[in-house]
Amino acid sequence: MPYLKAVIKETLRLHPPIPILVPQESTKDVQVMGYDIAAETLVITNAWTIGRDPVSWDEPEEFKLERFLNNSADFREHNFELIPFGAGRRACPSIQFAAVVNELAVANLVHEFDFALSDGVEFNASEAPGFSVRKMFPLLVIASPHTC
Ligand code: HEM
Repeated sequence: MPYLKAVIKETLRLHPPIPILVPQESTKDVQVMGYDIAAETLVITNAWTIGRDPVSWDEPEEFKLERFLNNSADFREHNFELIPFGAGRRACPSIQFAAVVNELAVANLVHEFDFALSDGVEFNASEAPGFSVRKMFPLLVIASPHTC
């Protein structure tokens, strides 16, 4: 289970499904991490860039699930470097549910099938731009029933 959770965290770090979070407006003058934000400022948070910030992440462009194996970083706590579900009062109310459903889906798929790339297909994780992320190039894989 720790391995599966780490795979999902690392995937959501590199590929947050909503890369630019829902815009929010500040209700009063505030200071956040030394930045002054005036009342009624439209605040747009780039979760995609935060997830790849070299200040927070070692080798940020690399898929390294090990970074989450001995690390308690969680989507719900104050780990503001990992915010695929947003953070604070307007964060996704479904964090817990979505995380479990993701784990269930991935666990069942890898339990039941072996996956291989189709002949001549190279894995490419590029994303197409948009409000929600989708793959730039479809991933064609051959799924065969897992035998053991
Ligand atoms: C992997 C799956 C999901 C991801 C990555 C995700 C991500 C997000 C993000 C980034 C936001 C905006 C947070 C912000 O701007 O600060 C959001 C809001 C929201 N999400 Fe999700 N979500 C997921 C699944 C779901 C599911 C399954 C539901 C419902 C069953 C759901 C319901 C909502 C609702 C109602 C809001 C609006 C919350 C508000 O404005 O107060 N999400 N989600």
